[in-house]
Amino acid sequence: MSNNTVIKQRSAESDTATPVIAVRGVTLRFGGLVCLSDVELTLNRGEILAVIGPNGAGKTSLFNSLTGVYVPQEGSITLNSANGSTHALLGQKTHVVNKLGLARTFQNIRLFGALTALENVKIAAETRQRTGPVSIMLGLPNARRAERASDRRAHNLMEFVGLGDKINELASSLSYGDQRRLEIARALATDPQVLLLDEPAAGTNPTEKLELAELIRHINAELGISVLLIEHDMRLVMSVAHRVTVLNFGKVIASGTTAEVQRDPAVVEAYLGAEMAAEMLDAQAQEEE
Ligand SMILES: Nc1ncnc2c1ncn2[C@@H]1O[C@H](COP(=O)(O)OP(=O)(O)OP(=O)(O)O)[C@@H](O)[C@H]1O
Repeated sequence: MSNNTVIKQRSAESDTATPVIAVRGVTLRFGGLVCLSDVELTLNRGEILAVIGPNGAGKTSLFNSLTGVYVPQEGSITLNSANGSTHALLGQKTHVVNKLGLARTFQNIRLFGALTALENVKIAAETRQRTGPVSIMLGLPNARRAERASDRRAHNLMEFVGLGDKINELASSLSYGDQRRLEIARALATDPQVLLLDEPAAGTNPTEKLELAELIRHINAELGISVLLIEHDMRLVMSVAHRVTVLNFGKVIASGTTAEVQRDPAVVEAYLGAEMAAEMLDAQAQEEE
């Protein structure tokens, strides 16, 4: 069976004009601290949207609000599924959000270090099995079929992210860049419509960053998965994002294409500063070469 059969493709369903995630008027407070203030954000189906902003701007809190870790006091978060159904995500439990089609990676890698790379992915793939615990315990044919399907799916995903030769290595023994890829494979194993990547390039070297950019583009183009990307590395943002939303002190201060955002005076003055603006221009110049 080819990778394409096991790793479900959604590219045919991609439609950049349809919101897959709509965040409307979201406000999140911790006591007196307003962490997100009236945030509006739209991720269109088939799109890669980067969320950038300085440290403490609220980027991870936004991801936590999308995935049910935090429950904002105001606003709404809606998932428009590929099958036409609509789901209110705000206040849903994290496993429910995942089942509905959102998967994420974390800023601080969270793998099972004592398990092999393949086992990490298989565990995630098994969350999509419909086989009950009794069938599994009794080793019934449907349980064995499901087990084989998870195994195949995990193998294919390991190949897809470029870790096909590392399936039996302990997750903790992999390089930082490989651990980041493994986290992505694990998220993909839950068959998401939307992938949330929280600083996937953190701690990686320049070669790994280039490979990561390519992987993100493949996930988007080949699997048809919409991607929300938090990233500080402007070169990576410029090379993969279709649009960018900028957060500063919990507020959206700009949204648009990478070219629009880097020209936006609010971004340049209030957030980027001359140094960051130069970095973005430099990244774009390199992209154009
Ligand atoms: N559980 C919490 N309790 C209290 N304050 C919190 C909590 N989570 C986040 N915050 C605060 O919310 C603000 C935004 O934090 P957040 O981690 O979302 O920012 P960020 O943009 O992801 O930053 P970084 O780029 O450094 O990861 C910070 O002031 C942070 O201290």
